[in-house]
Amino acid sequence: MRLSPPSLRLSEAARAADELGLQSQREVTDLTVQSAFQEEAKRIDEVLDNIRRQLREIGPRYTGNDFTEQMLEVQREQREQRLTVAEREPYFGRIDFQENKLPEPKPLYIGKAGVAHGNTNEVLVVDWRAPVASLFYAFSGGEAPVVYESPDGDVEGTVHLKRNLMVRDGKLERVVDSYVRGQEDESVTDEFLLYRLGESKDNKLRDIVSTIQQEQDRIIRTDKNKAVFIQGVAGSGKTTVALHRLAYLLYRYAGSIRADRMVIFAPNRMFLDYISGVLPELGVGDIQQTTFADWALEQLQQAVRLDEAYDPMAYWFEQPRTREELMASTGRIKGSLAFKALIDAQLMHTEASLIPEESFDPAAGWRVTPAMITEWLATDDVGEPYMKRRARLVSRLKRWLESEWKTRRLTDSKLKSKLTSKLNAYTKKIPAPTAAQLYTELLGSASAQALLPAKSCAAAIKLLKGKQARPEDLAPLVYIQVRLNGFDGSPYDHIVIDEAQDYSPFQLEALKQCQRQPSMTVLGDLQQGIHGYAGIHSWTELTTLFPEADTGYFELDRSYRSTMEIIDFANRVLGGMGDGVKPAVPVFRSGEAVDVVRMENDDVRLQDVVRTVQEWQQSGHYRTIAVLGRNIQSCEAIAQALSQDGIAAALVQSKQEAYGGGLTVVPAYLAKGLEFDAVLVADTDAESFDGNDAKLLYVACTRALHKLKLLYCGELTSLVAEPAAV
Ligand SMILES: Nc1ncnc2c1ncn2[C@@H]1O[C@H](COP(=O)(O)OP(=O)(O)OP(=O)(O)O)[C@@H](O)[C@H]1O
Repeated sequence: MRLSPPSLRLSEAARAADELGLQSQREVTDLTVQSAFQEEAKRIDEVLDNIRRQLREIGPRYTGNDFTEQMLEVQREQREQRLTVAEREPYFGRIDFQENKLPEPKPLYIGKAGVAHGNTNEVLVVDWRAPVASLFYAFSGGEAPVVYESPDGDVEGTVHLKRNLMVRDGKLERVVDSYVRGQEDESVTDEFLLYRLGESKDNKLRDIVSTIQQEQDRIIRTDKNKAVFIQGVAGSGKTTVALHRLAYLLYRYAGSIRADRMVIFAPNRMFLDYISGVLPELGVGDIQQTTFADWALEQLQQAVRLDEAYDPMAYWFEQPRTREELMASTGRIKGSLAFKALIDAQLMHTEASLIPEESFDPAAGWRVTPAMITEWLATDDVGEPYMKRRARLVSRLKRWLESEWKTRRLTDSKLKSKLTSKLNAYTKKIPAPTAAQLYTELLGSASAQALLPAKSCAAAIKLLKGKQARPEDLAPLVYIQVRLNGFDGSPYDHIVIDEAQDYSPFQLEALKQCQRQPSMTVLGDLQQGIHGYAGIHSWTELTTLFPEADTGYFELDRSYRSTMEIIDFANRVLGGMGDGVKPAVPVFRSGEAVDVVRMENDDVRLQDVVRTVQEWQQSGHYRTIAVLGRNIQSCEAIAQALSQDGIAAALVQSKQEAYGGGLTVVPAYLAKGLEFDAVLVADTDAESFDGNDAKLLYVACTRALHKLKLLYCGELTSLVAEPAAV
């Protein structure tokens, strides 16, 4: 996993040898390699000099208050940020593209941030998000003409060279040509990608700009005004792609969308911490990152809090649950469109109650009739939230009263205050419910109890009385809140939902209300849908919420995280699930075989956990190691055994806020989304992982990049077929 010396494709060097007619091919090969490397190293030095000079000369901050100065400061700051990003690694790729009708190819260097020469404005580095840079990602070899879409229309031409460059600490370390025009091998090789995938990982997800794959690039560059759905196997880069898409959208639609009007929803705070490095690496800041629960509670202005006595993770994963219990879960009902329809009906009823049944008759001959109110309301924007329309109506009634005073020349202040009291009494009758009140009312209704067990409605009502709610109540509550009061904030320009297989249609409907038009990236993997008690069972449950023309659906089948051996093994675990399961396709990266080892008893098993961890740590190959257990109890025993041997490990629990890397002991259900160089699943016996746990074991196995080992006592889980053949 260390860097190798500068390398170019030998075939290129051999061709050069022929052309030059030199005696020793080896000598020429080395010469060509050296000269191309030197040429690139020289250019890197020049570009870096230029970047550093520009950084030195960028000038002090603009501190004035007027608009021009503020705009100049924004531009200065953006330029400084771009140059700082470029100084770390100016570029990673080169593509020589010859536009039709131009006499020769032009080398384009692709980097994380575009850089122009300080004096001449010549483009030194093309931003990876620029239209022309799409060639670097989309090009898959061959001499056929290629096209990229520029703002002025399609540009056609041919590619002559595709080269990857690795720069560390300002020095060129590696050069790999994946395509050279005119050579017999026409396909772009994956050598650079394989090199990158073979590296060990730390505690943060990283950007992949230098190795984005064609199928990922297509998603990243999809138009903004779409709900883009991505079904991707474990390790296919869904999370990474979604984050790169945000960076792309901000670049492509600069001026019309803003980072502070974008939001990322992730399953928990630890995961948010894990992905927090990618956007800053891409030079993007200010994007809100949250969980659905935190976001909903904030919208509800903390009028309710989560039921502290109920931890869904503990309920569903700490004890075995039957299929019947799963089917009886109320989460899927409360997340359904049928339940939303009930709430919509309830809201319509509330909206109709804006028009009082009685007239307002404060004094003889003074009258506002329901018909007049209906007319007033008709001039309002009917799309406005209920409470805003109500407030407008109350003001209108006040204005009416005051104009009556004027017309009737009323000066008696006592009478005025009497009339005002009458008005207050009248307006009080126009309902002003809170979200919790309206939801409580609904849960008590016969229509709700036709869908949900009466007992569960009663339990939810009791909780709401104590200002508490369960996660499954948050979508209905926040939906009502936004319908009643409007969204608290500027409408979102773009929403990303990670692990969306755990979302319900109702959650998406609640989020849809917070946008003017749908612009979402919704990603997940049904095969990792371990929260079937609340999430979706098919993507159509979510895709049909959007007009077909505004919906994009992509599948990612290639897995970049794990070795072929690990993926083959994980596919077999899922294979037991039957129809509809799409196996992950590995990138051709071979590693060690997966170990499945039977232990005599529990003590021996724990000793083996300790021994394996020690061995892995001493090998120096792995920066991140995880021991996964079926539940927290199993993890506690493992953490204790490790600690008795003086091995420090972080034991992850459900409310964990941060992931620190190193050695982690974590229940399998909490490891979703994370990845580790080496993974030991410590209790894969038939009792811990029964026939219903295929998705959970799949999640556990696919966390591993390079090494996977499974331990069990007694009988091996039936989910692992033919261990001997592995
Ligand atoms: N094109 C790529 N080049 C290099 N590495 C990649 C590429 N695509 C994905 N990866 C790597 O693969 C790993 C998995 O990526 P990511 O976590 O985004 O996948 P995912 O589909 O969200 O996985 P999961 O569903 O298992 O959580 C990461 O280490 C990521 O850096």
